[in-house]
Amino acid sequence: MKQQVNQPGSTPQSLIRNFCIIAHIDHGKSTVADRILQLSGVVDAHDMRNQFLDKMDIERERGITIKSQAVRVPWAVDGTEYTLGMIDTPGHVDFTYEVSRSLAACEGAVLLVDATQGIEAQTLSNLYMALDDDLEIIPVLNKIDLPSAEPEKYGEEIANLIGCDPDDILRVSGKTGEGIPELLDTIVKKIPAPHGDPDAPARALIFDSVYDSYRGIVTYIRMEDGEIHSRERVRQMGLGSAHDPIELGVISPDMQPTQSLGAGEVGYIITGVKDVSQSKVGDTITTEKNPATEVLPGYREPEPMVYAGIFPMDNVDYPDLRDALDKLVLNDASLVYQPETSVALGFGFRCGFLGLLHMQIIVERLRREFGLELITTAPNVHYRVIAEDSSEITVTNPSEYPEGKIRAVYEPVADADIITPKEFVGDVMDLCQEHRGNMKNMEYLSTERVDLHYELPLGEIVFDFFDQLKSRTKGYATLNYELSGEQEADLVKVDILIQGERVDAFSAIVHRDKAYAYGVMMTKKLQKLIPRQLFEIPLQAAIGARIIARETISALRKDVLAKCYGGDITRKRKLLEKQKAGKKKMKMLGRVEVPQEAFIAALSTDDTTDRDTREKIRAAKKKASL
Ligand SMILES: Nc1nc2c(ncn2[C@@H]2O[C@H](COP(=O)(O)OP(=O)(O)OP(=O)(O)O)[C@@H](O)[C@H]2O)c(=O)[nH]1
Repeated sequence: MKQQVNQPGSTPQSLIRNFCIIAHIDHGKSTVADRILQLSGVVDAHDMRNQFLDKMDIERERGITIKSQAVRVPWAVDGTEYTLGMIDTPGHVDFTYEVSRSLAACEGAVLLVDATQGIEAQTLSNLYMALDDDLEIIPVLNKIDLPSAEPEKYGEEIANLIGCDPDDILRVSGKTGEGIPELLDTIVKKIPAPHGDPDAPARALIFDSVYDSYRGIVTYIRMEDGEIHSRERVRQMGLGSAHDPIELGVISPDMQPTQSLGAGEVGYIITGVKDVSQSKVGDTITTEKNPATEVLPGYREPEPMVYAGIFPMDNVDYPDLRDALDKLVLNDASLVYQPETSVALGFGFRCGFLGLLHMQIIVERLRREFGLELITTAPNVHYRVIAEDSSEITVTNPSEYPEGKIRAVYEPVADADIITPKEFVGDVMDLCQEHRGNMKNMEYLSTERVDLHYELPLGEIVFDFFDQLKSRTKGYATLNYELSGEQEADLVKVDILIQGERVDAFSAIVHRDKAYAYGVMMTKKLQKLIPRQLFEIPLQAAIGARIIARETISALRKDVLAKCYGGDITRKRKLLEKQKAGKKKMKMLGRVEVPQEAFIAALSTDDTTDRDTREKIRAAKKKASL
């Protein structure tokens, strides 16, 4: 590993450049970051592995970045060594909040565009976020080694978008390393040095944190003003908590302890504190001895897009689940959660996520990092419901949906940007139409590609819309969306009844047009999933008291209990005990035993469109109209 000349704590701000790499998913951020680490000597060739900064197993397995990673990199220009603070960011729309926090720690952004794909939806959203933060943008075309690369064509697109000269757009290959030294030179030349006051009282922004089971909370900070020394008591200004650091340092590429951190530098602090309520991302750190008076502008709280209940498979794990969420939220400030009780599933949490991928990642992390076995309920968006007496509630859980008459329901709507080759415009419009979309306008990015702006109900976008968009456009279209407001909608709550008993975990709030589909899908799924029992089990879907779908699980054999009619209770019990023996963990819903796996499978979002179900829905729709 290369010895760095500039030492943390004593690097003049004029020699520091903090930047992040932003791009649409898969355009090559992590690969370009790998080459930068290698070329700058931070990682030796034999230690190098792909996606070096993607530290989590889930990131490496899925090939996507979930967490931003900051690393200190030396780079010399004209004989002067500069210190680059590089942050590799995620590309998927669900992790935009992660990107926005990273941007606030930088003065510049490298905007990567895949030279075989051109501008995509998250290229635009990330660019606009960086421009909002007044960052210097360095446009770069990546993957120029590929034979299908069209740097001229896509360079033109980028130039039109950001208003630069096409010749100023750098061309690189993250794979071969071509153009990367020039990119680093440009970063040094174009991105402004940080401009904090090195002599002012210390102020550092917490842009991320993580829980380490041995060392407690690790906080990642970007120093704005002043200096923090190790062994100097620090204070979090927002929370008012004060602690003695046990270690201060920079990451290059691993944690390297240092004596101090100075203005403009990016590093970490470990205080040994294990109480997770003692740290908050977005807060400002100062020193006890010479405290700053004004906090740095933090982050806006993220707004969850989808909600779902998370329950431990075994209710004794509830305290562990709470503990795990408390720790996970340190590393994922966009997760929100509050306790929830379900008749069917027991104690758990209603959690808010930024999208379905985010939800999957959280559940996966809870499983892997905390060894929890979980049941997740079907995700939904939030609704504002006005009852007949004008009282108003925000519903994030179908079980909170008011009974009785409702005056109005409002659903969240989002502004969506869909970028597609022009031959698919018709298909995209059809798809948006089917999802209750409202077209706002359409812009040509070039002669071949179009940016369509739609207003769509959030509940229509967050679930399978993206998959359908991909399949109708042969994978070419890309989507980005953000919450823009709300609209009145014709929504109903569909309940699922098992042997006449409502099972709260299966209730859903859906558009009236889709109520049938949901009812049929759920009863059909449960019919396959719940094992036959000694008696017949009706499975029904209902809106209020009106049954809209029904399936039946026939009795396994003659009802053994029928014989005991009016008879001896101990005999009944014995028969039931016998039936239970050897069975796996079950949940009792009334008299019906439902295996845990049935909940998991019924609530999974994967197979909602299986052909069987669709046919059944079609048939049911023909028979009756809602
Ligand atoms: N041929 C070629 N392939 C590249 C280049 N850069 C990246 N790739 C490939 O493109 C794919 C995506 O690259 P990543 O670096 O993971 O992309 P990313 O932007 O970090 O992805 P997310 O973090 O998930 O948004 C990988 O298969 C890379 O090997 C390049 O310059 N040339």
